[in-house]
Amino acid sequence: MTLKLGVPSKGRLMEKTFDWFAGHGVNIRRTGSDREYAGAVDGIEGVDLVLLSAGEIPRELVAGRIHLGVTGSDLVQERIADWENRVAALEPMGFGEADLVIAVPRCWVDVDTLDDLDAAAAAFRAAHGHRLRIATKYHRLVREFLREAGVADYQLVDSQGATEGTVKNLTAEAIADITSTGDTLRANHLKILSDGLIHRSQATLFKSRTADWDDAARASFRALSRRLGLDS
Ligand SMILES: Nc1ncnc2c1ncn2[C@@H]1O[C@H](COP(=O)(O)OP(=O)(O)OP(=O)(O)O)[C@@H](O)[C@H]1O
Ligand SMILES: O=P(O)(O)OC[C@H]1O[C@H](OP(=O)(O)OP(=O)(O)O)[C@H](O)[C@@H]1O
Repeated sequence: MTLKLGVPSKGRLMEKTFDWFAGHGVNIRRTGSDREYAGAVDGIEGVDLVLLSAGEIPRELVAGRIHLGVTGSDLVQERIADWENRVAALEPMGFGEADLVIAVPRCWVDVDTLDDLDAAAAAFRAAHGHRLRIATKYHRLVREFLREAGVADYQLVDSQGATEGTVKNLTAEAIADITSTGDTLRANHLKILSDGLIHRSQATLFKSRTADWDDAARASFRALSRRLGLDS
């Protein structure tokens, strides 16, 4: 079967993904009109380009519908349970960098660390009768991180966007979200806990461990790896 390479077809990671492949000697390109989700890989036999949203690439890797895929490491680790057994991170690509962090209101002068958050959470529950709420779309990563840190007295509330606004809107007391420049956190009067870095993300080339790797797919993968310099 052909080797299927999934790349972001829109959003933050798309252009830099195309540039990264070009910079590594592999020309991938969209075919058809701007609106058509079709693409090609020049010069390597048996490789199909699959254009997808970055958020869907983890699922497609696990389902085995693509052999290789480019997406943020945060999205893979959040969306795939036991991700290391289902995909392999082949190459960090040096763009799409963002930190997943826990942040609290700047005016919480006594809360700078996870231990402080733990104490504040217990006090919050005693005072309000419900658990301190942390808004996020990264449920798996936040739960694992807080469990390892020994913070238990909280609840997650789902926020699929504008997460930093939830504190002002009184739907959460703290947040866990991606930050790159820090502007959105600052504008919303939030500060990152000093030990509140959950994951340092960047665009990464992943390989599916669950796809059907027949001889043809393997041969195309070897050719692509050589061109990309992944063997060295
Ligand atoms: N400032 C930022 N804010 C959010 N994500 C960022 C930022 N900088 C880099 N990223 C990364 O970009 C990736 C998400 O890209 P993007 O928002 O284009 O994809 P998506 O979630 O599939 O969105 P859509 O469904 O709208 O295409 C994530 O891996 C994320 O870590
Ligand atoms: O540190 P900064 O450079 O300010 O970037 C961080 C912001 O960018 C992202 O939001 P996005 O633009 O994807 O919108 P969203 O709120 O809909 O997720 C992210 O969720 C933060 O809100």
